[in-house]
Amino acid sequence: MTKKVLVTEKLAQAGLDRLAEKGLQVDVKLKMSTDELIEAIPDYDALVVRSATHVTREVIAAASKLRIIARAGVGVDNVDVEAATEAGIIVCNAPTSNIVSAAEQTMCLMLACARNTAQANASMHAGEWSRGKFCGSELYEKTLAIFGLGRIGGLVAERARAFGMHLVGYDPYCSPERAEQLGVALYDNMEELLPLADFITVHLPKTDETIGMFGPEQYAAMKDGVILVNVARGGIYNVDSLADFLAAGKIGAAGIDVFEDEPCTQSPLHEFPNAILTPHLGAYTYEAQRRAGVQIADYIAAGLEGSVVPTALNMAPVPPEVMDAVGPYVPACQMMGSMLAQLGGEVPKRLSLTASGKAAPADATILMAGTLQGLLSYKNLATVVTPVNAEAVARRHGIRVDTGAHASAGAYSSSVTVVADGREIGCTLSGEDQHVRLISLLGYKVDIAPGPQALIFQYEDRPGRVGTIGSILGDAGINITTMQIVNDPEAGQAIVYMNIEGELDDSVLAKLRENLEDLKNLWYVKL
Ligand SMILES: NC(=O)C1=CN([C@@H]2O[C@H](COP(=O)(O)OP(=O)(O)OC[C@H]3O[C@@H](n4cnc5c(N)ncnc54)[C@H](O)[C@@H]3O)[C@@H](O)[C@H]2O)C=CC1
Ligand SMILES: O=C(O)C(=O)COP(=O)(O)O
Repeated sequence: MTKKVLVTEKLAQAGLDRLAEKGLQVDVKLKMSTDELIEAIPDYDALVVRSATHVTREVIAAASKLRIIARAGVGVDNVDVEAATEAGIIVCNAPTSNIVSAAEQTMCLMLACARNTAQANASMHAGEWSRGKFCGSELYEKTLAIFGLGRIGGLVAERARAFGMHLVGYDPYCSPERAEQLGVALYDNMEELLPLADFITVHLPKTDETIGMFGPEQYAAMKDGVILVNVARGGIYNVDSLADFLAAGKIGAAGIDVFEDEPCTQSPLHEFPNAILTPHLGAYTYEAQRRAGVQIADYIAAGLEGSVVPTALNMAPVPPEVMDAVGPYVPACQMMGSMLAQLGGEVPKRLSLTASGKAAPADATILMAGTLQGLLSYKNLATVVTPVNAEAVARRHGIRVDTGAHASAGAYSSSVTVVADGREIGCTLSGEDQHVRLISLLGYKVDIAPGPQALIFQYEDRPGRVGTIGSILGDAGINITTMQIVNDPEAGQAIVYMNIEGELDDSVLAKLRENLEDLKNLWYVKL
């Protein structure tokens, strides 16, 4: 069935085209309220947002089909990533799509603040020719403090260096090597660098730590006439006290692109001509919009195919070559999970998975997720298990999971074995079409392609038993399509795996149980 993508904010046409090229149905519904989104979301497999859509826990709870939330940009503070992870939904972004634009907007605001560009423009439009009151200052040889030396902070550093600025920075997670490479003198303590800076710019994510990071105490510690810029997130500067410090002249000017509540048409800053305000334009360039749109379209298609999403924020990255080796095993693991659920009865306390041969270097989380999906969905316990929430789902159901790897798969090029509370199933993939073959079952070596219905017998090995089974099934109109008998002479036991066709009811199973002496187990498995 065609997968459906909901786009709730303006996305570049190139991105919409790419989604359509991928065979996805795209619905663009702008300016939805949260209630409208909650109502619409159950229909969709993927959701594309920017900064204005609040993807709350309630939205995620209603998103029964959703597999991926793609943020066409950088910041994901408007998405409840924790709730998405619990629900097994991938959250990804386009982390490099708009960083040059954001860095350029930062330079633009720094320059506009330093040279009174916006005020001079307003004065010209008012019919004036006034020069004296707009005398500005240069960036050259001034000190710029950069808070957050990640992607955008780094690009701002490069650009500011070209203007001949001295750079100081604060970012506890930035290595001294990176700071040195950027030409930034790194400080451990933000209080120390506040009095040094003529310009301050923040390139921080919105977190509990960064919101309100700058308030009256920090403003008071700054140089007189300092220029502040924020192209990161509203709230990092406390705006009420920023207005007070602007009014007092302590802060010379502020260039602000982002606001705590957006859209923002009123704020304490609006009355100050030296507060240069832009409506969240950091990423708003044709180039950045195009990149963000096209990148997330590719990630969505990959996520919906169960392939690698390189920028997924809530799952470990899987290199494409690893995905090639393990991807085809995912349905096989789902099948083994379902079979284990049918062989076992209770939800297992322990589930171990071993990937061998070519499948060994893989991140087995994908395979474990497939196994859990098969196991739990057979028991109607969870319908969505993905690498994103596999661990959490296992924990919730009291299943201890572990994964291992063997360099060699013996006679096969690769194999995967799963053991649930001591019951074991192994499979390999064979031929060009990568068909699943069972290669071990409950400790017996087998070699059979599992069909949609099977009977599995475990009994004391004795002549004549297959004849009994054959005649009971024949009388009931059940056709045996393939069969394999494997015995264990030492234990005197045998296992019989038969793929069957036809409707098997309980009376036939009862008859088989009655007529087969020393029957240890009989399972009717549907895959
Ligand atoms: N105005 C706009 O249109 C745009 C705004 N943004 C915002 O810019 C932010 C930064 O983007 P990137 O540089 O790409 O992110 P990034 O993740 O590459 O860099 C963030 C840096 O902040 C540092 N950091 C985190 N917490 C910190 C703390 N408490 N104190 C000091 N440093 C801390 C990290 O170590 C990291 O180096 C985004 O989170 C987003 O909110 C991004 C793009 C466009
Ligand atoms: O990418 C980001 O973090 C931004 O802030 C850009 O936001 P936008 O996509 O323009 O709503």
